[in-house]
Amino acid sequence: MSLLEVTGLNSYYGDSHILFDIDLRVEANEVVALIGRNGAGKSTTLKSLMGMVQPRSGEIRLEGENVAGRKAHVIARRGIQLVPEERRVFGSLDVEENIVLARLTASSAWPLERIYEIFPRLAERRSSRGTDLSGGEQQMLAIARALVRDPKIVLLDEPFEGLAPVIVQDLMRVCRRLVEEGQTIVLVEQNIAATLSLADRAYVINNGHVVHEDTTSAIRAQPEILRRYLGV
Ligand SMILES: Nc1ncnc2c1ncn2[C@@H]1O[C@H](COP(=O)(O)OP(=O)(O)OP(=O)(O)O)[C@@H](O)[C@H]1O
Repeated sequence: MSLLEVTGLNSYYGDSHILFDIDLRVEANEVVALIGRNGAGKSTTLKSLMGMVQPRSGEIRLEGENVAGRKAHVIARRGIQLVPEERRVFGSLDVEENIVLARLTASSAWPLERIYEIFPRLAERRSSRGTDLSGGEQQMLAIARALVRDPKIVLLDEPFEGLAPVIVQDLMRVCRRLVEEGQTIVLVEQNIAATLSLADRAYVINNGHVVHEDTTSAIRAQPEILRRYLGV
């Protein structure tokens, strides 16, 4: 049994059919990427897994249990955490308050020290308000808020967007370390080099359909796939 197994997922915004019979699976401790052009449906897939978009049909099995149709907070407590593209942090609260708040309603949680060991920068900034953080620090905090809830799967939506290369390198190191420690990650990221380097497998999504699925090493060896579906 896979950690996450999605079959026949269809999602809509109002009358617009966005995701068409999406099938995908994620094994424990894997990094799985969703790649595709802008508007292909990657974020909608993540939001559907999280219950922030209610799928019209299909199954989302987390450790065998179908969570499709459950509310986002229920799915979060079952062990999926989404770090959305907008990196939501509370600007008026300091770093530590942000993390403690995320931890409050978790069914299982990390000690704060584990977060600070992974993100030493957040330890240094623990008393700074969310609004006073740099973009990179806000992204670290958004990821920290997800991790502190001890998720079985973290969904990262464009985690490197708009960040300086040196910060991207930092965050990639963090992701690698998390995987060494057993974390499972689903990654949506426009930085294709970073994606192929971090992920074990990838699903190519085009116009709401999964059009290709392979290991990232196989995809790297077939540049025509990237040209065809990503224009790179
Ligand atoms: N809240 C919404 N209401 C209506 N349509 C939406 C909404 N959010 C996204 N869409 C549409 O759904 C389709 C898929 O968008 P989605 O954000 O999932 O794509 P994506 O692959 O994540 O691309 P991007 O990198 O641009 O976010 C697009 O056509 C988009 O315009």
